[in-house]
Amino acid sequence: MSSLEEPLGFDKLPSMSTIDRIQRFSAGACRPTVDDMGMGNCWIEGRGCSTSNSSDEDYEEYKGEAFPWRRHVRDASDGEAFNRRAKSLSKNRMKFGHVCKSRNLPDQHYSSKCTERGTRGITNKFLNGIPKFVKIVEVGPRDGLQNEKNIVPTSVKVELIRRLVSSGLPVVEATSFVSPKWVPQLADAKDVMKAVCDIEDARLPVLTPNVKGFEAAVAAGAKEVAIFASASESFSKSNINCSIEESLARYHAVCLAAKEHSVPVRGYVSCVVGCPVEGAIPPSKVAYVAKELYDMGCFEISLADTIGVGTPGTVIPMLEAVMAAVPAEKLAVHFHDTYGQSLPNILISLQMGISTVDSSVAGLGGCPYAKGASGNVATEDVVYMLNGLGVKTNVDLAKLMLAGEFISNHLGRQSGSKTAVALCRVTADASKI
Ligand SMILES: CC(C)(COP(=O)([O-])OP(=O)([O-])OC[C@H]1O[C@@H](n2cnc3c(N)ncnc32)[C@H](O)[C@@H]1OP(=O)([O-])[O-])[C@@H](O)C(=O)NCCC(=O)NCCSC(=O)C[C@@](C)(O)CC(=O)[O-]
Repeated sequence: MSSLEEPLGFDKLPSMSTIDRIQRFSAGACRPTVDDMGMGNCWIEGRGCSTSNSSDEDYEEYKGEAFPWRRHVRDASDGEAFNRRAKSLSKNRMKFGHVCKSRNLPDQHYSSKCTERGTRGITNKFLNGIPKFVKIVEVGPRDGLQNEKNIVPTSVKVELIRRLVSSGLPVVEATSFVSPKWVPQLADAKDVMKAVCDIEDARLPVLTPNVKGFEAAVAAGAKEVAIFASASESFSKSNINCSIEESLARYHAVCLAAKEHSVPVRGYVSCVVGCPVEGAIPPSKVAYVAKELYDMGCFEISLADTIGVGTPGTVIPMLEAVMAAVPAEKLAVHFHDTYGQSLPNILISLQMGISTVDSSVAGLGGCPYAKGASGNVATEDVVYMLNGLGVKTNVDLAKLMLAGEFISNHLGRQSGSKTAVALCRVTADASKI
């Protein structure tokens, strides 16, 4: 293990003075006022919002301490059969108490207690702000598959979407209407959309980088779209071939077209904690882009840690800054699990009042334009944690796991979900008894 790969030890945890500086970069000090929003570059650069005279220096120092990864990164069906299997999976696991008897109720055996008295009563102090219901936005068919080298047949994508919807997921991002030269895996967006647009039990948004993509999506039957900006100039350039400001102008046009068609638009901000090229991204910049997307009409803004470098230590100041500009109920979080930090980051986000979480079945994912980014947090792992917290999601974990198994089998690899792997092992052991 090189020194760059070593985890942060206690001695390397941010010192009090660093934490103090983090706070200066967080909403507490950087809280934008309505006036700030009109300050253009001043707001982008975070100037004028620090109480310190040397905020830029402080930020440089903070980056060095809190983002040790920076240099490293730089270097570097059948429906019936499906239901039958889901039932037997649930039944088998219930013997061992792993999967909830009814939806959302994990076993008492493994102490992932979720009763009102168990979790909300006894540990109320810690779980106070956690929402009772979390909306999970499944991004597997889009974010999960877009990076796959071998082209996944359209029929497999369609079957995956159907299975995910039947597990109870309320939103399943289906595909992207982007340039097929840029993302060949999703060149069949039109065919996928045509095959799933009859689905009524879930919303099926698609990514659209410009008006051309928006028009193609609507023509194929899409009823909801998502636009995707970045808080990092470099990532914006490599991902959509334009600057942040140019992308915002494009997205403005998409939002106008969407308004005319009464199509809801979701917004993404990528690189909310770090960028593979630029390193640490200032929370104020993330807040600026999020606010722009919100102001142009996005009903929800998803904050994406594209390369998965965030920890609660960096996610908290970022969320504080964004929440000072956009209401928490309009925000979602989208974590990639490169450093295994997704679940703590999600937990802290819930504690801060966010109730929409993006995730990807079987932990599929990675962005073709973000070197080193690994898969999204696995939906199964998120559901398992939320079940344990007594937070409702309406997702049937057994059915979800079968959807994960279906796509993992197709891709010829083990699921990236720890929950799926663990529960499958227990089921296999159970069947031997
Ligand atoms: C934005 C562009 C199109 C600019 O690409 P460009 O090359 O600058 O665009 P252009 O306008 O010069 O067009 C070039 C060609 O693309 C065509 N074109 C133009 N637009 C479209 C369209 N919508 N659909 C289909 N084709 C399109 C256009 O017609 C032309 O075709 P040609 O004349 O060469 O045959 C390109 O850069 C692109 O498609 N980028 C998308 C890349 C992508 O999908 N990346 C992954 C997204 S994941 C992400 O952003 C992060 C997220 C959301 O998951 C959250 C996170 O984790 O961070």
